[in-house]
Amino acid sequence: MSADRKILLLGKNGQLGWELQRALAPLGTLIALDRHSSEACGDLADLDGLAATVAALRPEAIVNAGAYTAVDKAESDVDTARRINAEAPAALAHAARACGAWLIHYSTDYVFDGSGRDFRDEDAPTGPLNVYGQTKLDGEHAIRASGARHLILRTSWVHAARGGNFARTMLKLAAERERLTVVDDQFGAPTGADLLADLSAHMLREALQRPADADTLSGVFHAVAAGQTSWHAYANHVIDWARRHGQTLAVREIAPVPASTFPTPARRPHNSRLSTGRLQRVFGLTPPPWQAGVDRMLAEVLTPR
Ligand SMILES: NC(=O)C1=CN([C@@H]2O[C@H](COP(=O)(O)OP(=O)(O)OC[C@H]3O[C@@H](n4cnc5c(N)ncnc54)[C@H](OP(=O)(O)O)[C@@H]3O)[C@@H](O)[C@H]2O)C=CC1
Ligand SMILES: Cc1cn([C@H]2C[C@H](O)[C@@H](COP(=O)(O)OP(=O)(O)O[C@H]3O[C@@H](C)C(=O)[C@@H](O)[C@H]3O)O2)c(=O)[nH]c1=O
Ligand SMILES: [Mg+2]
Repeated sequence: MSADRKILLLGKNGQLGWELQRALAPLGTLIALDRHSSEACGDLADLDGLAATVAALRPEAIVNAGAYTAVDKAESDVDTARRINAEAPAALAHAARACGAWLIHYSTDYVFDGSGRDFRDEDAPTGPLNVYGQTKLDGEHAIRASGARHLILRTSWVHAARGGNFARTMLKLAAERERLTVVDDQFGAPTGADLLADLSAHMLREALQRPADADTLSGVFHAVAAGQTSWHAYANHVIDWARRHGQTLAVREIAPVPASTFPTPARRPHNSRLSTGRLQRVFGLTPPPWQAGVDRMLAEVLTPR
């Protein structure tokens, strides 16, 4: 790929942003920003600043890994969540449209209401249960309405060795407490930030190489690891792996509980199963089982160096 092709990455230091710094690097010249960057505005709260950054750089692709991801906090911090998750993507989409750039953006299983037991397709009806999910859905809608070429990857239960996530919370709690309670009636697929970054790079490369097919490639894609689990079974998997690999943990019991007895400010969907058929059909990409990514992440977190 041409080295003078500019790719703008926002949110470079989150779980996903960090992996995208690696995965996007071979596709061109990467300009990676976070909210504190001094070379250009990368603050997602500064909509005019974002527009100015895109207008000055005129990248061929904008990849937005930044988001307001504190699901419970969003319930009482609605304005900030909306600014970062809905208004910033809207501003990026308009700027992308103006310079003909692709916009790569990420969304979530939390745009759905979680009813039923089936794996959902991209065109299944949405119905977010919480502020985070609603603001992420509003971001999707703004991008689609902008007319910009876009790839929106809806993912779920993201983990990485670097960053905050459920698996790392379980490892910490298991070291401190004898008993954990973990919900066993919410189902989904833990998805590695490394996998998501690699899927993104493959998709963007294809999109950049096939400008005539922009309309058929553009759209929403479910991008999650294969298979399914509950948070409770995921916690068991993480703790079993850690024990088998020599960790000494305080935990003796991981009690399964219904979400109704684990009160949180935000409601969460029971069924977060997403079907990746469209990713396979359009881009020929087949995500591996979730366990492979989790085990790799655990090896990175727990293996002494
Ligand atoms: N984490 C998950 O389980 C899931 C995530 N997603 C989506 O995937 C994407 C990546 O998530 P993930 O990497 O896990 O999230 P993280 O929370 O790890 O990273 C989010 C990043 O966004 C940055 N950010 C927040 N506010 C601003 C701002 N005003 N300006 C610039 N940067 C900002 C944060 O920076 P700082 O550290 O400075 O706050 C952080 O680096 C997001 O779109 C998210 O909605 C979808 C499903 C599941
Ligand atoms: C810490 C803890 C959580 N839980 C429950 C709460 C919740 O239902 C579930 C997961 O907790 P978390 O706080 O990791 O959940 P949450 O932050 O809602 O995770 C979500 O983040 C956003 C950004 C997404 O887009 C989603 O895909 C999803 O990954 O586990 C327990 O049952 N026991 C515990 O000890
Ligand atoms: Mg969380």
